[in-house]
Amino acid sequence: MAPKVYSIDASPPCRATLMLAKAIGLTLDVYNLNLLEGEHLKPEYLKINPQHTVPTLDDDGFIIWDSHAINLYLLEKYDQRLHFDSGVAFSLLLRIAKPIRLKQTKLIPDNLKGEVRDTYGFLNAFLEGKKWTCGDKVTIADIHLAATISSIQLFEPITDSYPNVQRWLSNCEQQSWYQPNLKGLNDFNNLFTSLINA
Ligand SMILES: N[C@@H](CCC(=O)N[C@@H](CS)C(=O)NCC(=O)O)C(=O)O
Repeated sequence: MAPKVYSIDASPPCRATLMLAKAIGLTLDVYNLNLLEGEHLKPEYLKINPQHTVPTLDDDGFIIWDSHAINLYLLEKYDQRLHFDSGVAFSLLLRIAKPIRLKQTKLIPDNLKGEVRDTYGFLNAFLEGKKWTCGDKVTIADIHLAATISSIQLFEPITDSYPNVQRWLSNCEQQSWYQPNLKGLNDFNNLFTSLINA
């Protein structure tokens, strides 16, 4: 569900929030309040924002106002997708690939395969109703995750249980920015296939 923003087009702070959302590719459900008719002073609105200012954001029940606070919140939340690559997906890839590269094992432990499936599950949820991981525009998070996920699938396939991940990866593969991934991914697949089968 898209976060809802109570807004007034003419308001500069509202416009700052609308621009920030656009810049990070986030679709907002914009509800235009009628300031002149005092809609912002009605009890329903005062209940969510006693300060009765716009913009106010309702992100699935989490209420926050002041455009600066909203914009920081949105940035941090959507920045999460990038940290998901560095902190979860790529670190998991390293935990699988490094012992194989160091010839310490040829096996992918079941618990790590399970973690890969969990990672696909999280990504699948992030991608629900969205073309890219942060919304309708590609971001740096998609690029990092494309490099990681295209590689980690060698160790655990992306099954039909993760249709959003399958669709997203095939979308990535059709982008011109994906081209530099191709040769290296092929090298990665050849290297680890030969180490596992040696
Ligand atoms: N610092 C706040 C300022 C918000 C603000 O003052 N918005 C005005 C519209 S530009 C407003 O809501 N006025 C109605 C009121 O305060 O009752 C922010 O950045 O969100």
